[in-house]
Amino acid sequence: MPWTAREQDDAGSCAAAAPTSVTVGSVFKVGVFGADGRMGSEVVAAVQAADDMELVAGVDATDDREAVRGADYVVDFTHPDAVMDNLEWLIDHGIHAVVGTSGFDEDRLERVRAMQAAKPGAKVLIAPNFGIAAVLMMHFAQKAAPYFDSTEIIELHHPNKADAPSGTAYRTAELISQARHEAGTGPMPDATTSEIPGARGADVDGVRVHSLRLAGLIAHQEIVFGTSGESFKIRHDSMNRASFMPGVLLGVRRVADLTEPLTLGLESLLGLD
Ligand SMILES: NC(=O)C1=CN([C@@H]2O[C@H](COP(=O)(O)OP(=O)(O)OC[C@H]3O[C@@H](n4cnc5c(N)ncnc54)[C@H](OP(=O)(O)O)[C@@H]3O)[C@@H](O)[C@H]2O)C=CC1
Ligand SMILES: O=C(O)C1=N[C@H](C(=O)O)C[C@H](O)C1
Repeated sequence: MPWTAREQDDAGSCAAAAPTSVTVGSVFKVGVFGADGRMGSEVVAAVQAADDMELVAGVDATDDREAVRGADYVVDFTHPDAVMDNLEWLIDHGIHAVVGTSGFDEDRLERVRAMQAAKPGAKVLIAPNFGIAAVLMMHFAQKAAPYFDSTEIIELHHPNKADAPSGTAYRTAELISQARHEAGTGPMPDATTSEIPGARGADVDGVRVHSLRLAGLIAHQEIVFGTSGESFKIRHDSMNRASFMPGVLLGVRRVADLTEPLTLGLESLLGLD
């Protein structure tokens, strides 16, 4: 069932969603796609708890998207198979989108840019990871990459995750590959000539990514760098899904003012690029 502002009022338990300390004009009117999911339900709670935000509606797979029509912003945590259609609808309706759903490669990003060119107005922020420490992990990995002969990524997630490798690992690999390319670093040494398929992980832009799915985990990633006589590891752990919420709310607050129609990652919002 979709959550609506009216239902919150009726329930009488979500006073934070109807802020009294700010003028109506400065309230961020937010909708949530994937509202019944693990992330979406956290976003619903975070929006309701934010003094400067009002939850217009939460929409899940079987609900009508029209419920978010009154929103200026929609946060999408759905499924890689659903998110492109959701984005098309949001862009068409001039609603800014803050997207956490994974599955974005260059082809998809190009399609989003094309949608925005055809119907300018709505800004789109797609962040492979809204954890502030996770963004720092990716940033530091990019900085370290040119100094090492070898870099591999191990991502570890809960077993209910639909996609592999994770969006974070995919983006980290892209950033590492880009940094190595810009620095003129050669290919990574690897003498493997005999292999059971998958044993060396997935090749993402020349970076090997190994995906573990383990009960009890949330979201974790380790980047292992190696060079002669030294190795270096960067590790990030998300202990709960609330950890993503400061980044999501930052995205909502800033997306409309972003310079480009489409922004990938939280880096520019954190002054990291
Ligand atoms: N960027 C980041 O920081 C993070 C990104 N993620 C990503 O977010 C996505 C969601 O993860 P998670 O919350 O764990 O997944 P869940 O499966 O728990 O939640 C997804 C929800 O979206 C619903 N849904 C599916 N299609 C639609 C649609 N068209 N419209 C509205 N709702 C829909 C699903 O319904 P149903 O189950 O009925 O299909 C489900 O309730 C994944 O891609 C994940 O990788 C996750 C954590 C952090
Ligand atoms: O599905 C998840 O849980 C997560 N998905 C994102 C990803 O694919 O990178 C972000 C985080 O790793 C949690």
